[in-house]
Amino acid sequence: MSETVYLPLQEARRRFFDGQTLPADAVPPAILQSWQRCLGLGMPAAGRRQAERLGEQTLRERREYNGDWLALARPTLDGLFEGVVDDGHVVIVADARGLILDASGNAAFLDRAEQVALTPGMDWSEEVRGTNAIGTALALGGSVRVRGGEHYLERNRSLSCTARTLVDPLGQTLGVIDVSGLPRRLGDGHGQLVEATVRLIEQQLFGQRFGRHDTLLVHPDPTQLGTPRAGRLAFDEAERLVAANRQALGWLGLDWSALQQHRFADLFGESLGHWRARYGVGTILLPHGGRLPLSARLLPAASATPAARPRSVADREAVAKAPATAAVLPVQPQCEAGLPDELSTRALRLFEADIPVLLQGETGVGKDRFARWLHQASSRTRGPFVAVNCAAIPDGLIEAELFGYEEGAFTGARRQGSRGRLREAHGGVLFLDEIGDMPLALQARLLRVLQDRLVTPLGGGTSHSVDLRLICATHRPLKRLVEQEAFRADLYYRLCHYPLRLPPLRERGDVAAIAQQLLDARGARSRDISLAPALLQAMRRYAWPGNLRELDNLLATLLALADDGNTLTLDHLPEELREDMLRDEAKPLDDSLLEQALARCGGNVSAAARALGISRSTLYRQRRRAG
Ligand SMILES: Nc1ncnc2c1ncn2[C@@H]1O[C@H](COP(=O)(O)OP(=O)(O)OP(=O)(O)O)[C@@H](O)[C@H]1O
Repeated sequence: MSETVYLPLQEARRRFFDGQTLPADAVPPAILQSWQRCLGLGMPAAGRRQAERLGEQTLRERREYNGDWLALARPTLDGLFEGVVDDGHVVIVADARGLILDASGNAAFLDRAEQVALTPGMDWSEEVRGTNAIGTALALGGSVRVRGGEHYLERNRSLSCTARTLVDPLGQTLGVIDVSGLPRRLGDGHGQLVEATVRLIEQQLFGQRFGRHDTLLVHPDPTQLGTPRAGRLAFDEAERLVAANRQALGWLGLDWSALQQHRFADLFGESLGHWRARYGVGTILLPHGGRLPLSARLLPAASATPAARPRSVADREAVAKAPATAAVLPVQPQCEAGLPDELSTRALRLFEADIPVLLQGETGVGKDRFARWLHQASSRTRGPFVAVNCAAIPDGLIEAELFGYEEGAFTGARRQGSRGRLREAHGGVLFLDEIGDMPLALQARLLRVLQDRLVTPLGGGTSHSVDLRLICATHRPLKRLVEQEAFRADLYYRLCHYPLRLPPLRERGDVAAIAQQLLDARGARSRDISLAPALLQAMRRYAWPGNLRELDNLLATLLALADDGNTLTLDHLPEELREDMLRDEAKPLDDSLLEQALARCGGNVSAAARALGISRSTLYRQRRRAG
């Protein structure tokens, strides 16, 4: 697609300020309309008037006022910073009125930015600075790029900037994210980077504020449903639309006034309960609404809120009867931080189809937590969740623990006998952790239970039928154990329909964002405690052998030792860990890790670099080195 050719800028400016009518395509329409607004305000283009810088105290107050979203956005903004700093650009964050809260980036350009007052504490609203990316993005309520002489004020001609507003799930504009640099250096790629950053932060805000609501994801391309590009629509328990993002509203032809006005059925022709019963978490082509063919998928609420699951018995029965794979299209993994949506979706789908779920992954990746989440997000949430750690119970007792026993079955048995864990899980979920450590003899009994759904207690007596769903977890390579005859092949094939691998932390892309979430969950924000960029950088490169457990424990310790208002740096770490982290920082990344990240991000170098927590130039360098 060829770009529109505009008049040479100086000529267009001259004609505009001479009061001549410009040809329709003289300058981009958004710029021309902004010039007209500024002229309407009586603003002189060559004026020298400088707006006042806010005092430190007031600036601090404005940062505090915006503190919630700033803290959430920080790790993502750090990623943007790394993506542009090498090209000589700065990342600017402004509030909803155009006041610059933060500027970070290339030192040489920061000096130049200082000369034109593109610095914290300065007001860059359109009324004060004329046409500029920050103020004009706010005036338009979207994205804009303003290059060189497109700036209304002559003195800003040395800048080129691209900006996008950041909007919360209720439609309130929170602020603006901007990348600025020298006119000839700023390209389309920078605009795309800003857009991607804003989308990611908006997705995080959505998750933080409406993660406990059922959310419908929509996108014309089903492979994008798990990504920040997806449209999002959240519904409350009365199935009323309570939150959305700009993408979803645009595709459905709605605006922010739709919130609280529409119910799920008004938009999609059937109730959310029916939708859930028919499609579960499958991807379908939307039967209603929108101007484009849209694919949609339900993202169940993140925790056991009533909205997360079928509410009535009828709903639940409908779920049970519904084919598990109604009109299901494949869903691609998402590229950025956290567990891929795909993993949760697959697990839930297997679970609801009564297929045993096998979770594999290194110690501390969160297998236990994931199993509990699965129970809570599923139709079995009202049933019990019974966890048994096969490695923690002595061999001689595990059989009794699982199968129960009749009164007096063995020495030491309780007088009244025991129902056993399998029967306790009736109607709910049995979670067998460390299944790779289950004794061989017991494996045969477990297999029989899975086939016959009958439990016979130790010491004989009546068999009891059980209805349970099974989730197993192990950090051991089960397949290899089968080859070594340490695990029964028949049980392996019964359990291992589709093993789900929870990735180690070092492969999970944005360790910094995960660390921030864990910190927030531990109340760091209310104590004004944050992580310094250098510490985040070191965390991204560290191998985290203990995975989430190691990270979470470290953060808990650091928080316990910190004073309110502290910024945590490498100096706060225990010495040994600090040394390990710094050593890892100097190490080049594994080649296969580079290639995997690039493949996951469709060859997009910037996205892969962000996912790995390194700059683009480092990624290029390491690829060259790898040959
Ligand atoms: N989603 C999460 N949010 C916050 N913390 C988490 C999360 N997942 C794991 N953790 C942290 O990691 C710890 C270990 O998690 P979990 O027990 O689920 O891991 P695991 O893979 O089952 O480990 P193991 O194989 O050693 O049993 C948790 O106690 C918690 O501190």
